[in-house]
Amino acid sequence: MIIGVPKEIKNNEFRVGMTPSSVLSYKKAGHDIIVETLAGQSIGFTDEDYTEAGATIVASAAEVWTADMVVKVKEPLPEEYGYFHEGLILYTYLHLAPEAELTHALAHNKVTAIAYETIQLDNGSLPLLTPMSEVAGRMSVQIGAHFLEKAHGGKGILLGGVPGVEPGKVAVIGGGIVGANAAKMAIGLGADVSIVDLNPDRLRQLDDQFQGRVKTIMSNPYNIAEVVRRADLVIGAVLIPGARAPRLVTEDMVKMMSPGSVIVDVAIDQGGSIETIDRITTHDQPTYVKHGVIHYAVANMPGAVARTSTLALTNVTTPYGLQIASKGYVRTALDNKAIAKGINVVAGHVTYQAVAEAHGYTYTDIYSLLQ
Ligand SMILES: NC(=O)C1=CN([C@@H]2O[C@H](COP(=O)(O)OP(=O)(O)OC[C@H]3O[C@@H](n4cnc5c(N)ncnc54)[C@H](O)[C@@H]3O)[C@@H](O)[C@H]2O)C=CC1
Ligand SMILES: CC(=O)C(=O)O
Repeated sequence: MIIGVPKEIKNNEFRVGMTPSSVLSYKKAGHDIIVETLAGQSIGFTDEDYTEAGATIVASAAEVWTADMVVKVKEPLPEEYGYFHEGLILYTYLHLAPEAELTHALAHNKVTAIAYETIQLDNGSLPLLTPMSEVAGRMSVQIGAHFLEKAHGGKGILLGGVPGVEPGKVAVIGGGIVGANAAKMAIGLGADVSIVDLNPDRLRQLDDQFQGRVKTIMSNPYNIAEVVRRADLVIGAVLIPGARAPRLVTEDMVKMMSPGSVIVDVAIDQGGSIETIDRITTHDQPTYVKHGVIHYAVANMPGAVARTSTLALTNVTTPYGLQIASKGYVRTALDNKAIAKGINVVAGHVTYQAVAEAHGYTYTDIYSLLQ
């Protein structure tokens, strides 16, 4: 199979879908890899590194997208939709629930769209989302701490406090991978940390994991309002796999926060979990202020630490990608239920229920198309 790796074009997105080491693995499995020139240059993977690993470097994105399978990081942007072609396997983050136009373009062009974030193991975990959630969770606290400084518009709070002065309060809404990693960093800084989740077993795990150094709180509107009102930093970290994020923090709750507080909505890639988040922001212009509160809503946070993130991402995407490339998506999906859950769109059908519901498509069970 010919597999293409384009240069990412999202704002400040320096990650790349394959490292030279991944190229080597695909080559050994008998595939031909074409990489757009300079795709990994800014994070230390030169065209020569890719060539030595066995890839062919091409000058344009258009050439890369003629491949049988494209391995990317971020969802395609509208300027890339024109490259879609029937039968193309697109293997990348897609986050289709808030992306009607992209869903339509994939279905209309009969692309087989395999979303990293919905590949799901039997235990419910999301192995291709986990590493980027670890990165974004850890980043969310350093970003929050930065914007709490006066010079960056914040209220002038040091999250760790100092002897004689109480620490800052961090409220994490959603205690999964992002939430636990945010809590780890916030505790490390000495902040007063609360985590809200809907799943009592998850709250028990977090209580054990952090040995009483976090307050675990059951998710309901009353508790969320209380924890948000008191917080200096709110981190949005909920997820219902594949679906649009629930807007748990309402505008009225945000109005109750004190001026100069900060919200980092990591869940923005699934549409956002805070009612006052009305736009996706970029690394170039990461924040805006509403009701006196600084809002941060960057949908590709790991792109800022692109070398760490690319290595962590390709560690997990390469083994699954190799199965898809070597067996084809039909055989792979029949053999591997986790990968079948990653197929969101195929042959014009929307095969992920939450995505179909979000955009008014008829849901088609993937297995009905594979028999
Ligand atoms: N902005 C960015 O650059 C990035 C965003 N993300 C996003 O962060 C979000 C969180 O990802 P993960 O932590 O990996 O997901 P996860 O599945 O590990 O955790 C989500 C948690 O939310 C909880 N939850 C669901 N509904 C809830 C409710 N009503 N109230 C309270 N908690 C609720 C679940 O019980 C679960 O513990 C996702 O949207 C993911 O795509 C991840 C990486 C980068
Ligand atoms: C999860 C995701 O969309 C990202 O890492 O950018």
